[in-house]
Amino acid sequence: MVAPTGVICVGLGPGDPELMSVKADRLVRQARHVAFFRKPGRPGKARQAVQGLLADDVVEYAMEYPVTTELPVDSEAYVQQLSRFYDQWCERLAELARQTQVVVLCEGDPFLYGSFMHLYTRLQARGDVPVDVVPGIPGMVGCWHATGTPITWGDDVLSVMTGTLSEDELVRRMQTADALVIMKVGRNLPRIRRALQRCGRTEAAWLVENGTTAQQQVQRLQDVGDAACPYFAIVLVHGQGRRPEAAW
Ligand SMILES: C[C@@]1(CC(=O)O)C2=NC(=C\c3[nH]c(c(CCC(=O)O)c3CC(=O)O)Cc3[nH]c(c(CC(=O)O)c3CCC(=O)O)/C=C3\N/C(=C\2)[C@@H](CCC(=O)O)[C@]3(C)CC(=O)O)/[C@H]1CCC(=O)O
Ligand SMILES: C[S@@+](CC[C@H](N)C(=O)[O-])C[C@H]1O[C@@H](n2cnc3c(N)ncnc32)[C@H](O)[C@@H]1O
Repeated sequence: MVAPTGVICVGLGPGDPELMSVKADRLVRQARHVAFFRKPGRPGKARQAVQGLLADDVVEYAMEYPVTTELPVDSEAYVQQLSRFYDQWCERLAELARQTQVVVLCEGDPFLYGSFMHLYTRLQARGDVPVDVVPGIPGMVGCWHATGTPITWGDDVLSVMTGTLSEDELVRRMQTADALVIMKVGRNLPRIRRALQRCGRTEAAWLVENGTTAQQQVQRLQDVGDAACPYFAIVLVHGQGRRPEAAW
């Protein structure tokens, strides 16, 4: 049998290794070369999720972000550094993937705010290496299960937004939805809280940090201060929509 070549990005789910698909589990265990994103000095969430599953002789490629919160995302320096970073890793993975299969690890689902999307579009544009993606359970799904409460009922509209939006934009989006998922929390928590307050939804909000992992924290937002909230956190408001209840 000819050994596979190309780049395959594997969605790992929200963090608990048991929430990985059978396909993801197989690909991770069989991998000879794995690449994953991380912030310098941190282990990387995707890498942590596969601890104990990788072969002893696997070759690892840590793709370390040149910047995360150090520069504004709309600055020229940020855009230049990030696009160079993606270009370089695309080149490196493509070179490797001509001879062997490279498994890229991705937390959650790769197509939901996943870094791999930036490599995917570049690899597709090159067209010289096969590129494939395996879906994963998104982090938000793990987080709403961590609260033990259904997220949508009946006609509820669920809106997914990011805490990087301005306060006014958050308010505008929150006002038109029943159930809310707010991703990319971290240092944006005070702004998210102000927006929820303006919509009268603070009492119903939950904060889930590191959902489904050993570090999971599930708290009502009103019981939490603004200090030191991790980036891997989600604010949730559950829908309260239509459901058949006996009227008598
Ligand atoms: C700049 C900023 C803006 C924004 O989020 O929009 C942003 N990341 C921020 C913070 C941050 N990022 C990370 C940490 C440390 C986490 C930790 O270690 O605890 C922290 C927090 C910190 O540094 O404190 C690491 C990280 N980030 C991504 C992954 C991989 C992945 O998840 O796939 C991992 C590795 C995770 C792991 O596995 O370990 C992915 C993405 N991060 C992006 C942008 C996009 C790519 C860049 C681009 O193309 O612009 C993309 C693809 C999301 C997208 O494009 O939607 C934002 C500032 C928010 C703010 O303003 O507060
Ligand atoms: C760059 S996005 C990646 C999303 C990922 N691809 C997914 O499908 O969930 C990072 C954001 O996902 C959210 N997130 C992902 N997994 C999480 C988890 N297990 N617990 C809490 N938040 C999570 C956080 O809001 C974090 O800021």
